[in-house]
Amino acid sequence: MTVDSTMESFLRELPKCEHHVHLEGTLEPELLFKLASRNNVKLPKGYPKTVEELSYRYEHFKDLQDFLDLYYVGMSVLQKEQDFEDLAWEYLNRAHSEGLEHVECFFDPQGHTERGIGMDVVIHGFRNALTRAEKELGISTKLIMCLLKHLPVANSLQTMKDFKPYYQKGWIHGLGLDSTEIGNLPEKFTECYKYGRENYPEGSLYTSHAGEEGGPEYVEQALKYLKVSRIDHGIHSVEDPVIMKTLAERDILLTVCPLSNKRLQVVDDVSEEPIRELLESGVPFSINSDDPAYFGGYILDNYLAVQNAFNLSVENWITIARNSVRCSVIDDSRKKDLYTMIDKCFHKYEALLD
Ligand code: HPA
Ligand SMILES: [Zn+2]
Repeated sequence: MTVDSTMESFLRELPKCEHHVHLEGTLEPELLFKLASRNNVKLPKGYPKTVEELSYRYEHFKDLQDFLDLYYVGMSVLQKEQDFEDLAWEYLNRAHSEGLEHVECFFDPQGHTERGIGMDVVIHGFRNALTRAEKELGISTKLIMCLLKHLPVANSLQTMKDFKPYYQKGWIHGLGLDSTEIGNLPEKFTECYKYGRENYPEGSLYTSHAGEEGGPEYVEQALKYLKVSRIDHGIHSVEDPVIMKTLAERDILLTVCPLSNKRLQVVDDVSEEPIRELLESGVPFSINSDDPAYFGGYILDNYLAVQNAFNLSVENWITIARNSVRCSVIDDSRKKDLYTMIDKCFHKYEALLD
């Protein structure tokens, strides 16, 4: 089914909140090779040599690990504050042109500090772009630090301590957990999340990737041990009615990433995403791009892919958009502005899309 032009215009104009985008995952092949040459970074033997070759490789991931292996090499070209700023600014501009009004974006500090890149270089670079986007594009932004599941817990605990000053300055607003899921059950990070709650500012967001490749037990552990108020991906929650009931009762947002799941073969097709189950169960979810440079689509492409697969009604989309606002880490006045923008978009299109 193709999306008709009026619905496409509606979906482009619909104010969007993105809760699941890794800033390092927005590194387009063109910029990657530009930074590799600017910073004189030698990419490993066997790594694709051209934009075309790299793009082709991005279209053929076997699974999450196959992607991650390339993702960590890709971020090695990020060396200077300007590199981190250029990366984030390119994403923010492009997503804003697709209707982004609020973003809570991830970054993987250990992917940089492990390479000897200073914490200030990373944080100042990203912050320069985020504050510029707030001023020039009028969007609201939050920054979420992700711990890497495949590294020793001690490494993550040290990272929590090292980055505490940035939380205290209000420059980082939440804690997440990403990278290799299978074999790294959330319970492993209980102490890290406990440290956050004891040392980070009140109101910090706690989330975790879970239920992407892993089953509902990964979601259950993230809720039980990490006490998260959000789940990243979480699509396998639908296999467990008890978890679904908990998510709905506690209004826990799932940050669903359809094109990511397809590209990483978590699903064979976007039509396998549990969109209807989530709408019917009352579990709030947003639609996100995850690593758009790697997965063939930014936020609007993900909205269109869902529309193409499910032919949702305008009312369905308004529910998704309003849930995305309600579950965002923003103050009530910003939420009110975004609800007003969504209502205006709805009234403009409701008659056209009956
Ligand atoms: N899952 C796990 N780790 C990641 C992802 C993801 O979707 N994106 C970047 N790192
Ligand atoms: Zn992710």
